[in-house]
Amino acid sequence: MAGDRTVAIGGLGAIGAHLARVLDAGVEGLRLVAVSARDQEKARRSLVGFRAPPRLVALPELAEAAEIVVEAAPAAVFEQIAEPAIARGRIFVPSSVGALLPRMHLVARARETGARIIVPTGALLGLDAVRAAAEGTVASVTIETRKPPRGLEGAPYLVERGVDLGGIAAPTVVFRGNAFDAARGFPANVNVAAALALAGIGPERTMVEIWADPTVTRNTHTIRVEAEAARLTMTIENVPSEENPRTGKITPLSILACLRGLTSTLKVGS
Ligand SMILES: NC(=O)C1=CN([C@@H]2O[C@H](COP(=O)(O)OP(=O)(O)OC[C@H]3O[C@@H](n4cnc5c(N)ncnc54)[C@H](O)[C@@H]3O)[C@@H](O)[C@H]2O)C=CC1
Ligand SMILES: O=C([O-])CC(=O)C(=O)O
Repeated sequence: MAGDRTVAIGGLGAIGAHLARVLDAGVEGLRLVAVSARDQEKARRSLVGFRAPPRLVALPELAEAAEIVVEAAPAAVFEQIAEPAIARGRIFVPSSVGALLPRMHLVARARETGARIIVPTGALLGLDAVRAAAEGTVASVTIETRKPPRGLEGAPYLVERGVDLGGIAAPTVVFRGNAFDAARGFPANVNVAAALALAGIGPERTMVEIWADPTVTRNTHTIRVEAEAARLTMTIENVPSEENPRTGKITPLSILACLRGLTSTLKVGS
């Protein structure tokens, strides 16, 4: 409809394809106009049956096509989506939040261009309470992530150390450190830790523990915050998506909720 805010999505995988389908089915105030994918043939198949098929464009062109640019691609191509979107003053919604941590200059650039960077809660929970707590004094923020070992396979931190998760029979800690190093070592796994760090006390002070845990079937994140105003302990157990076991099914739903919040008259949560 006239007056709708236009949306473009970079990446048509577990997050992007789901989001594209829901937007095409109709979400008040939002209209999907462009998508980008690596495999054009597969993308055309994903778009079969769409009421209003979006244009298939290259990553840097997403920013020309729409007011809201959602990044839902591997961290390796983050800049190709983020930089043009921010340069054009768009609303940029990243999924690969870990890729934002070493690129905080993009926030400074957004200040100059009038762009906004809106980080969705994604596969995590409770960022409203963490943000509220961080308006006061926070002593510590930690996140413990447990995933079935196959969900961690291929992480650069493990590959560099020759760690093979194949034979793991009991829950095993594979990483302890801050959110900055976690995002570098596990770019496809700890976007949640990056979002938590940005909501709270920053990537250097946010502490992360990652477990390869053969006893869990869900990607499980527990955050603990010790603040002057409150103590928070919260756990989310995410059902892995069929397309990509690293990605919880709740992630595209969270991004959709975030997009609705950009246009809705009634908005709940800070
Ligand atoms: N913020 C959060 O809470 C979460 C973030 N993520 C992150 O979101 C991102 C996307 O996740 P998924 O959808 O599960 O990944 P996915 O691997 O299922 O899909 C990524 C898509 O990007 C496309 N792509 C790759 N290179 C491209 C290129 N050069 N041009 C256009 N398209 C390209 C691929 O074809 C694929 O369809 C990942 O970085 C992932 O780590 C995942 C889960 C939770
Ligand atoms: O739990 C999930 O769905 C994904 C995850 O850990 C992340 O990307 O940070």
